[in-house]
Amino acid sequence: MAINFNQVGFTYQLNTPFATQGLHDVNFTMPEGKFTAVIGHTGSGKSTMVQHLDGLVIPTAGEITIAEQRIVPTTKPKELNKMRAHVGLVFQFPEAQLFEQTVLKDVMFGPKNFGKTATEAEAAAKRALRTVGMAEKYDERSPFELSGGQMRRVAIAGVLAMEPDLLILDEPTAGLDPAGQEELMTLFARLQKERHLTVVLITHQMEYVAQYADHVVVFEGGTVVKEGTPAQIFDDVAWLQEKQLDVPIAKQFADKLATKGVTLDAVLDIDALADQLAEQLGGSAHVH
Ligand SMILES: Nc1ncnc2c1ncn2[C@@H]1O[C@H](COP(=O)(O)OP(=O)(O)OP(=O)(O)O)[C@@H](O)[C@H]1O
Repeated sequence: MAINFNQVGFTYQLNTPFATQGLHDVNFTMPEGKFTAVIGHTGSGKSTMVQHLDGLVIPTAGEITIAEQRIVPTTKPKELNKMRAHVGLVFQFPEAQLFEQTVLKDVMFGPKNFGKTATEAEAAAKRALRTVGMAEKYDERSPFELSGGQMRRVAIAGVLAMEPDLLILDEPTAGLDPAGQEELMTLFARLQKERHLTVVLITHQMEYVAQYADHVVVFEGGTVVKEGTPAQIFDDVAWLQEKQLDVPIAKQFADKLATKGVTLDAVLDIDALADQLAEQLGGSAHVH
């Protein structure tokens, strides 16, 4: 599902004395079947933007296109039901929304709610639980007896069980240890490739952006200040410093290799890097 924002604005509590601008003049395109990272400081508008992708909020200005659906300020929330069936939204700390008595029941809730029979919902839930690495022995356990990382996986399975085409992840690794973070990111990257999902990841971790994203959108002050490939975003260190954004290790590594003619694009793409190094070294380098 490709996503396009055209001059989108959103004001909280519009037409009240408490009106606050969340977004203004937002323009970007997120390509279909790719991994897009959304970055920017706290309060820059990332979460407000993401809530538009699931129709949780409707823009107060401009126009959004998600797949075939056009969303404008006059669009009614119920007109978005068809689109919502294709969108999976993983909020920050999604485990806070677990509520059923068993893991399996919790993951079945979404598909049942969207009209699947109990048998279909159970099959979808089991598939999703195995995808996130939760073994069958957990199916009948209470979600509240699991570790934090396992609860997070169950909550993510609940979203995957709806078989979305668009998966939106709002800081999905927050609060997990480094190994748990890496496992989840590897899972999302695998899902995106195997199922050609359109993935939108909000993160503060530039290493993940450098490693996994195909496309990057940078927010500041409620609008988009830059978009492009990770190489385009990370190549301009002076700009990153001016915006107080971290410079990923891959960029620092690339700068060291630049004297050898290796580009940042290649460092961000390990196969291309192997090819370039092989060329530099006369065909003798191999990366396994
Ligand atoms: N419910 C709300 N009511 C009024 N204003 C809000 C509300 N939610 C967010 N805002 C305002 O909208 C702007 C954008 O906030 P948003 O939460 O989208 O930023 P963010 O980039 O997601 O931040 P973070 O990284 O902290 O999650 C901020 O000025 C914020 O204060």
